[in-house]
Amino acid sequence: MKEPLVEVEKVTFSYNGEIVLEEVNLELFAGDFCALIGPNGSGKSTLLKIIVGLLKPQQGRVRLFGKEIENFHEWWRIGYVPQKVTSLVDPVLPLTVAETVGLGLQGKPKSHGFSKKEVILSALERVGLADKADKLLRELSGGQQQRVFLARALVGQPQILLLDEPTTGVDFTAQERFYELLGRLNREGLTILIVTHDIAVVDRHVKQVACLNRKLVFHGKHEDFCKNPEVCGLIPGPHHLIGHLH
Ligand SMILES: Nc1ncnc2c1ncn2[C@@H]1O[C@H](COP(=O)(O)OP(=O)(O)OP(=O)(O)O)[C@@H](O)[C@H]1O
Repeated sequence: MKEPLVEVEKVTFSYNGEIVLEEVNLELFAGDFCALIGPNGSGKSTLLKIIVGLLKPQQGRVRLFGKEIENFHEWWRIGYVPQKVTSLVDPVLPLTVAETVGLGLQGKPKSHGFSKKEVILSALERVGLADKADKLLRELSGGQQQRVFLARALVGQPQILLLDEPTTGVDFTAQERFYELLGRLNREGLTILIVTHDIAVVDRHVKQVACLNRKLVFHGKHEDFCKNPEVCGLIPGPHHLIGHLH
């Protein structure tokens, strides 16, 4: 039987005694492209932070690549783009695009036969920004900065990519381009879990939907999510208007 790459089992998490995740189970398998959706404050970012080990649940367990998270050390196998990452772009700090991407190599064993510069350029090529390597990060547009942070998450050549609302604040064309890029990466074999509110965009790009509302209320194909008025009603959006295009 296929083993999940990510296994969240009965995870319960609270901030200062207030429960935000309750007995959440979620499995991600190789090749999945799953949107994690849910109302504001339903625990989506918290769940991602638990999966990448930034927060520890009070109850339940997380397994990554078959290992208990406490014994998992190969963090380069998981790329993570946190929420509002572009707002961290320092308007003064003269960090170049290549230097920003290079930060994603920390803790990764050296790639045999390739210099650090080649590895960075290759990640920038994947996101279509190789020509911007020497530019200052702060000089790029919001959409381009998003792609730089995607390159930073990809530079360690992860097998899983976790993204937390990566297209917030960028225009529709840049969003579409970003999702098309994610679709291509997924077809190339990357497993993706993305937190998003862009339901219309989700319709066209992802393979599965997981819906959180403190508990995991749905996990399956998007078309089945739309057939379930109770959970579908949690998410404002044009589900009923847009057909599933896969
Ligand atoms: N560091 C924190 N300390 C205390 N409470 C927090 C903290 N971070 C988040 N919360 C609370 O936990 C709940 C879940 O937050 P979380 O950010 O995981 O939700 P979300 O589904 O990602 O929300 P959104 O869609 O608005 O980004 C919210 O009620 C939030 O206010």
